[in-house]
Amino acid sequence: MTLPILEARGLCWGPPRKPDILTDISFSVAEGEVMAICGANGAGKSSLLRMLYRYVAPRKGTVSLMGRDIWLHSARDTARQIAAVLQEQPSDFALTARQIVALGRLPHRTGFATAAIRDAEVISAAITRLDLDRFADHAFGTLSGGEKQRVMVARALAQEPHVLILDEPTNHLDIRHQLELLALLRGLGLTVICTLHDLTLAAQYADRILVLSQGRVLSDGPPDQALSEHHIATAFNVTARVDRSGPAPRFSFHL
Ligand SMILES: Nc1ncnc2c1ncn2[C@@H]1O[C@H](COP(=O)(O)OP(=O)(O)OP(=O)(O)O)[C@@H](O)[C@H]1O
Repeated sequence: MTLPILEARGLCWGPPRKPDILTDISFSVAEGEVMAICGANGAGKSSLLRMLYRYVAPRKGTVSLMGRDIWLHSARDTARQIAAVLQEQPSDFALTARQIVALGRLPHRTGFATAAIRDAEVISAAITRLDLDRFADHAFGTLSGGEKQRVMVARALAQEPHVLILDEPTNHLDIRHQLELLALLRGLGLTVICTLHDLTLAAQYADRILVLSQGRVLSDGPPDQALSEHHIATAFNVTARVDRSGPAPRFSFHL
């Protein structure tokens, strides 16, 4: 059996001196799998991601990257394997979009001139892939919310990770850019873990969905199983109807 690329086992976490917010979270993600994490506001999605990209250590349990506890990897080694696109964006507004994307190369810096040439190629390719060529030399602070979001995804791609973790990547994006971004993420061949509020997009683009409810795993599986009417009702405290007669499921919700 192939080793999962990322594995969470028995994760618990809470803020200092406070009870656990996340309890006994376990799952494993296979190479190339696209996993969406869904759940109500405050369910613990961003807190879980912070443990997966080694920003916060779990109170209990482990996150393993290719079979090895992530805290036994250095921060730099982890950054060569895992890139994160967060909801918070950099405040260094004077940097250009290209300079922000170039920050993705930092974990790979060696100081050799040949590496500098390759770095420039990787940076340009990431900028083009996110359709940012015309903004590349604009100051980051002057870009729209959606353009900034695409710059942050380009920076993550420039990091050339095996695992890409994104917190609400479709925030700020118009419908076309939402679809383009999710199609791009699917087409990368990387392992992708992202939080998504839009259940239709999650069902359409993820191989697998993990639904969190009050800090616990409520369901984990292919979209039609994980996003059953019953699970949606429990996770979001709404009545849900799922019409699966078309090519993609259609959700309707009522209070
Ligand atoms: N450092 C912290 N100190 C205190 N409470 C925290 C801290 N971090 C998270 N929380 C609380 O933990 C809960 C889960 O937060 P988290 O941001 O992980 O939820 P989420 O599912 O990502 O929510 P949303 O959909 O609103 O982004 C929230 O009630 C939040 O207020």
